[in-house]
Amino acid sequence: MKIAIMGAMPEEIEPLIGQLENVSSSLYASNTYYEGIYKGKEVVVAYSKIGKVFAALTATILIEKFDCDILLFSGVAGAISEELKIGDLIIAEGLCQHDLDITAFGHPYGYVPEGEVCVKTDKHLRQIAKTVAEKKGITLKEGVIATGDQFVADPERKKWIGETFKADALEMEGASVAVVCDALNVPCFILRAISDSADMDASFNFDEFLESSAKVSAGFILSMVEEI
Ligand SMILES: CCCCCCN(CO)Cc1c[nH]c2c(N)ncnc12
Repeated sequence: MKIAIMGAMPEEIEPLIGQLENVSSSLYASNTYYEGIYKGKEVVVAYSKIGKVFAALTATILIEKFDCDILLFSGVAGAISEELKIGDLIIAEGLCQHDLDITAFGHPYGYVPEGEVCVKTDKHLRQIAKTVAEKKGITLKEGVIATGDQFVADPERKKWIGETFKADALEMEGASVAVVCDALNVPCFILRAISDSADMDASFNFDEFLESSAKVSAGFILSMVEEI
């Protein structure tokens, strides 16, 4: 069992690297991949860089080149649901691409032929997350995460995404990771800690809370690795 742990930014994987034993790193396709052991389990950790294209590339490499059997994503996100406050955790039941649009042909937002609007994540891994959260007394929200190649800092855009996709949070990589895992038949789990509320204050809150929220997400992911 080889576990891929992926983030989009250095800050999202930095809390993980320090916890690994026997770490070796290799450069491949303009990414650095850290291979190591965590609690006796083989893990490969990498950050993709921001956005759906980089994320799809890194997810593919983690699976096809590093032979990972499951993929866990750890990172931060903007809140859509009023329930989600900064630092709160959300796991994706499903993910959609809010900026994928061929509605000119009568298709729904987020849909292309032979694709699906909402890609599901692995039910068993989500169950493990709930067990871990219960043990640790942590509240975990489960919902739809909307992914797009835009940092959303506008209440109108946030509202439209929330209503159009029934989404609870938004970010820039999750759905593309889920599509890659789905296509390669690898269980996928997407965890995000809230860093902002995708509104007028989003960029300031993101800057202020990226590090602390990334740590919350990374800590939870490591607890999950112990249970897998
Ligand atoms: C230098 C700026 C890097 C932004 C990267 C943000 N990540 C992308 O996955 C998560 C995220 C946190 N808040 C967001 C928001 N309001 N809109 C989009 N994405 C996010």
